[in-house]
Amino acid sequence: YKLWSGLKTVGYVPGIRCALGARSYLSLFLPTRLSSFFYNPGPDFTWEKQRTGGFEEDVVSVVPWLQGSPAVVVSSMETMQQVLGHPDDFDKLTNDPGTIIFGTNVVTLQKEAWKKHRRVVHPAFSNKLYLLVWKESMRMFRDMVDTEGWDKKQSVDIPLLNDLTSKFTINIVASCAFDFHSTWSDSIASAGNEMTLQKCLKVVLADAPLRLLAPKWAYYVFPFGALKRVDTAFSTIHRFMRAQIALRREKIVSEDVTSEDTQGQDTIFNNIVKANVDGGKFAFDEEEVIGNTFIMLFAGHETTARTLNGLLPLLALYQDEQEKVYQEIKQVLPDGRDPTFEDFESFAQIRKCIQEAMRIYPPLGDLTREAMHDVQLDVTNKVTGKKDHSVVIKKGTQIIVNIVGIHYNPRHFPDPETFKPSRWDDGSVDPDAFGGFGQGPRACIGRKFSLAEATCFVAMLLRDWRVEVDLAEGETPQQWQRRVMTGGAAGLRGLGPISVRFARRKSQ
Ligand code: HEM
Repeated sequence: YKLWSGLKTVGYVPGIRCALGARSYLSLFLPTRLSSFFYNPGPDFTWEKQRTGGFEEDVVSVVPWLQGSPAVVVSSMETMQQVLGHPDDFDKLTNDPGTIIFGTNVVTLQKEAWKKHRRVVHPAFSNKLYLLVWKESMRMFRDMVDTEGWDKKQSVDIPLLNDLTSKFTINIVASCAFDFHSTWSDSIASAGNEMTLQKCLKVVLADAPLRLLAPKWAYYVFPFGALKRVDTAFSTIHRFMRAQIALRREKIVSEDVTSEDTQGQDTIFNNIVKANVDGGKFAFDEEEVIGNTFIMLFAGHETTARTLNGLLPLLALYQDEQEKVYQEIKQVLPDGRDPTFEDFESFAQIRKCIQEAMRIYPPLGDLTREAMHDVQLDVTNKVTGKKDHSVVIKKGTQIIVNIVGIHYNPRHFPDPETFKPSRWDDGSVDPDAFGGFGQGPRACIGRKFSLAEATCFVAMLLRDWRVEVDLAEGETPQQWQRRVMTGGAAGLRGLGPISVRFARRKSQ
């Protein structure tokens, strides 16, 4: 019966019939390839599908017969635009797991509630913030080089790039968005706590499924290590956030927010807490303050870290592209000086490389929506992209916008496996096929924040160092990529683990 009603819900769109739904919580815990009958799409579903040839059509359905919800997966630019461009038809999920994990927040809310949240946080995303992001990225980069003693070395082995990038990006978002300052050696929120903030956020990401499934009492009854770890991570973050919120509230009430607090009155954090202090039409309650603080810390760092985790190995594998970036850096900084925010626009080559890395390894590989009412969805022809026919999707159906599939669709990106930054300005691609930052009214609010941070990081790094990777004996760059860059930039555990080497440039 479940299968039959699921098929009706998705308008009988052909596709995959499986035991568990594409976003079922249970699917996160069980192996994916039990058998074709018990197939479980799992958390890296869109990546796994892409690596085995992709979906047969631009629009397919995934209908479970055992547990989970039926979903429709769309994998073309045209269908992405239909879904992401029309929030009255397709909005965020009614029961979004992101709300359970983080609390009520701007990323997961629907309709008018979302508008209120966006209105509160939006004013902070200004040039003043991006200038600060640039300055802090430089400060943190220099601090990293000093603390790690790189200045005395000719080459530096980075055994786990993933840890380095996430430490960097968490420090930047904490300092620029929240005024939580730290140095490279003195990690935020470590004092008096069992885990650093970086470690807590890593656990939150890796063990999010446990948080979704385990009832609160389970944490007290079962002595499992994983449950204890999740509980410690969440309670440490909550303790940290509550303490910071109380401090900020005091400052706002006593009108003691000065421009010495980096951005002072304009930080994202100040806006969030002020919405609670001020009350009125756009007031935040306590839970909304926590939810937005938590989501901003999270959304503001892991995505940028994953962008760098995709980009640096690609530049190592494509040394000719890395050389082009180096030549641009030399041209913009002829005297070898540090880059400034005024140079940001001049780093066009770096920006193309970032965009191309995000195309190949999108940090969010799929975006989920829900049909708000019975909706007619146009089905495009996989070869021509023209409308073939329409189907009616029932209210409540999940829609998975398959960003990975769109980014590897040869109709949008010829030779999609190849890292080719020049495609972004040679007229060969439609920029609207890029979904790395989402599209439509719910597109990423932190786009320029992350681009400023990643550009500054890459300019500082490649000015002095060349990035390399170790190929196994007889291994081609493509084989290395297939061996190491597994998982999925978007999956729960991200790409890798990745190790790289930084070799000092001769002119230094
Ligand atoms: C390379 C880095 C980043 C990537 C790839 C990225 C990606 C995305 C994507 C794809 C969405 C849309 C989600 C959807 O449509 O369901 C989104 C939304 C969002 N991002 Fe980012 N993001 C990045 C950096 C940041 C940063 C640095 C911040 C904050 C400091 C941020 C905050 C947000 C917020 C608040 C939303 C929700 C916007 C809304 O619904 O109104 N992101 N991001």
